Amino acid sequence: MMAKQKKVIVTCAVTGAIHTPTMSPHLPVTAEQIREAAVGAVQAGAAIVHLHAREPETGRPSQDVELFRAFVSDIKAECDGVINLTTGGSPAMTVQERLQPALRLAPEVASLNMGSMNFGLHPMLGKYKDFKHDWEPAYLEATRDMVFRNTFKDIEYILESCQDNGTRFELECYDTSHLYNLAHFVDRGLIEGPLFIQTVFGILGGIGTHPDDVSHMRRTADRLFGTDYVWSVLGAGRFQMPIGSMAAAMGGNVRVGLEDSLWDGPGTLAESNAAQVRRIRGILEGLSLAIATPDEAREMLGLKG
Ligand SMILES: C[C@H](N)CC(=O)CC(=O)O
Ligand SMILES: [Zn+2]
Repeated sequence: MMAKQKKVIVTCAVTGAIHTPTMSPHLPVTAEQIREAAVGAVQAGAAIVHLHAREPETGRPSQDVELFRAFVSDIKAECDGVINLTTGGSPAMTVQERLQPALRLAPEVASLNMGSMNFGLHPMLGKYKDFKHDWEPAYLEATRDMVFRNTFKDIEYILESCQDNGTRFELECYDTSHLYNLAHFVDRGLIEGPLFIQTVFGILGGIGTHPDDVSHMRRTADRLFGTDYVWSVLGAGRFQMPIGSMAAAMGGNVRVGLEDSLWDGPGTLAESNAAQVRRIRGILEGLSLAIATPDEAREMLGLKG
């Protein structure tokens, strides 16, 4: 009798720091828009919401703690979704800057990027013209010659800074080397299981989006961490749903949201984050998979609640 597959944790990353306002009128920018997007995603079936903040006037990514505070408490008041705050911010920020929201607001979950890498957003420049804000093309172009810095010292700094908060991490691995970096920190006892490993596919500078890439990351994680990890995937852009579907069929969990893709089907801008949650939920239920509630996700990930 085939073992009953565990419920699937759906994470929704509602705004991020990759896309810019000109790219979609549906990209949440203000605290009110981010609150509404997060609550809507949880109501649609997401167990975890991954949150970045933006300057309300310009939409520029920001790690200002007060901008995060403006929506975190409202989201908590309106739904029981697990709050996951970014420590990645944007590649243009310092690690000290990036750490502040997680350090000061002590969320249940925070992202942790497991290695330094090129993080190419500049190819998107060619797809858009007439940007609303001057900072947008400059921001994208700057990534042509930028390293998304996550040195061993940076990762230790984030881990040690947050250890008294009881915050657990969404471990962002953009390539197999990041899985080995993670194993290094596990071996040193700086990160304990169950590990929530978010394997990232399709960011220029990281691993690709071919099914072999997905299997390779999964096989490598199985070899390094055995069963002591909860596997999740995110696919960038048009690969969001194909990568999510593939991984779900392999027993994985999934991340969607406008941080990772602006689309709801080829050439159709997603009108909301909830629309992407509904789409992946349809696929999962089509595979006879049940989705986890926020509390079930807390149980599976050993969160402080
Ligand atoms: C590819 C995603 N931007 C991964 C991410 O969400 C990183 C973070 O916020 O720390
Ligand atoms: Zn993020």
